[in-house]
Amino acid sequence: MSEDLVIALESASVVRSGTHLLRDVSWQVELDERWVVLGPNGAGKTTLLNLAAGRLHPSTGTVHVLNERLGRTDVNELRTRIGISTAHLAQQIPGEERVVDAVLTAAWSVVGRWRESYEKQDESRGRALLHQFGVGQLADRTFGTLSEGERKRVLIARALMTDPELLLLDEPAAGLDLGAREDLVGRLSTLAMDPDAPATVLVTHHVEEIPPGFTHALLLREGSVVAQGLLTDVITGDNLSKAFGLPLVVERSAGRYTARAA
Ligand SMILES: Nc1ncnc2c1ncn2[C@@H]1O[C@H](COP(=O)(O)OP(=O)(O)OP(=O)(O)O)[C@@H](O)[C@H]1O
Repeated sequence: MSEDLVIALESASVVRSGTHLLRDVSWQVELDERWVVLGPNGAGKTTLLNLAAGRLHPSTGTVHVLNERLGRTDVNELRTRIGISTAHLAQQIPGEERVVDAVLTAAWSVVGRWRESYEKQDESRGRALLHQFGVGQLADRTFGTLSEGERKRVLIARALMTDPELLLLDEPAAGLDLGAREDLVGRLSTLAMDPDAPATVLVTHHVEEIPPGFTHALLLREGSVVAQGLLTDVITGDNLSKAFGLPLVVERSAGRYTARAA
């Protein structure tokens, strides 16, 4: 397998209680690519992200992540090479955790600081990442006192703490107000355009949340791929109409997308 391949699914399906959560998905993500995974509720986006995170095995087909085949590798070791931000993770961080500690604990793949010891340089890196995402001034607050938008940014800083080879973001802009969303989209755009940033997969329901600099898109509907490839080829009215099951018009301006019912 090419060393540049970060994720490779071949005819992967995930079946639970007789239902296909994903059906026959083949997908490849390369080192320098930034992917958006789009689709309606229940389309299988989180299931796909969980495969890419090594948190789930396919029922049939094969999944390679960072050149390791799921089912034949130590997933705990693999997970240390992947940065992930999900709503589920946010819920697991104790409210009384210091914000900078919520970032640092990623180095141990744990939440809730206990007896781990951290180097000074870890703490500096944690603070620098918080600063990069505009929440540096909150480093010494407790996680429970942060707004939704601030938490999302802290979680992305945490996901980057271990200098991962793959970054997975599940609905990073969900629940944010317009200003917070625009701020986050701008920061993710800066990250996407950084050639040293890891391969990235961002899951969202909304084309408005696609940061400029993202290169590829995969559209899902009911567990199956509707379209995948270069962002500009995939984010079209036709494809989105198929994915969301209603006639949609898509417009692109200054690298951003908007969609509305036709
Ligand atoms: N263990 C399970 N058994 C049966 N069905 C399941 C199971 N886990 C998830 N599902 C179903 O699989 C489908 C895909 O779920 P998934 O969370 O991947 O979708 P999603 O695209 O991320 O949805 P959303 O946008 O609402 O978060 C959903 O219909 C969900 O109800």
